[in-house]
Amino acid sequence: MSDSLERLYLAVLAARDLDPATSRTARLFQRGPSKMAKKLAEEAIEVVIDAVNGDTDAVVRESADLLYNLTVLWASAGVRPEDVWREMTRREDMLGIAEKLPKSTMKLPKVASPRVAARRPIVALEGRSARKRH
Ligand SMILES: N=c1c2ncn([C@@H]3O[C@H](COP(=O)(O)OP(=O)(O)OP(=O)(O)O)[C@@H](O)[C@H]3O)c2ncn1[C@@H]1O[C@H](COP(=O)(O)O)[C@@H](O)[C@H]1O
Repeated sequence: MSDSLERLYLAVLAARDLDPATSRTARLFQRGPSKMAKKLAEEAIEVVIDAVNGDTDAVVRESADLLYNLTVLWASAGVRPEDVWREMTRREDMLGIAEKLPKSTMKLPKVASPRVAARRPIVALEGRSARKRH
């Protein structure tokens, strides 16, 4: 999936300077971050509504629109896909792929040392938000 998003991101960058009359992306850049943010929020709501209605096909379609509008906003904000992948990897290394474990008073594991070959053990979800805030 990250390959698709990276290809889309490059296509969005390439379309930024096209004619807004024929390119939606160029038009979004012309109208600026607030319009991009509005479109992204609209798409997120459309995904939510379709999911609540159980319309799986619509969720797929609207998710593609959501990801498109997200990459446009990334480009406008100077965020690259690899910046996001790096943050996701940092969290995975630190927190592991958390599962909903029974509430426990387990001690929070120390913050991960730099990326290691073995992934960190699964940790309690309730500890994740505390650690993310630090
Ligand atoms: N991946 C997309 C892509 N996904 C969704 N969309 C557009 O985003 C819209 C999102 O749905 P909406 O219902 O919000 O749009 P709408 O119903 O037309 O309503 P408005 O947004 O006009 O108000 C879709 O109608 C598509 O036109 C996209 N437009 C462009 N791309 C890609 O972006 C690149 C640049 O394309 P251009 O913008 O056409 O130059 C190309 O690689 C394209 O494939």
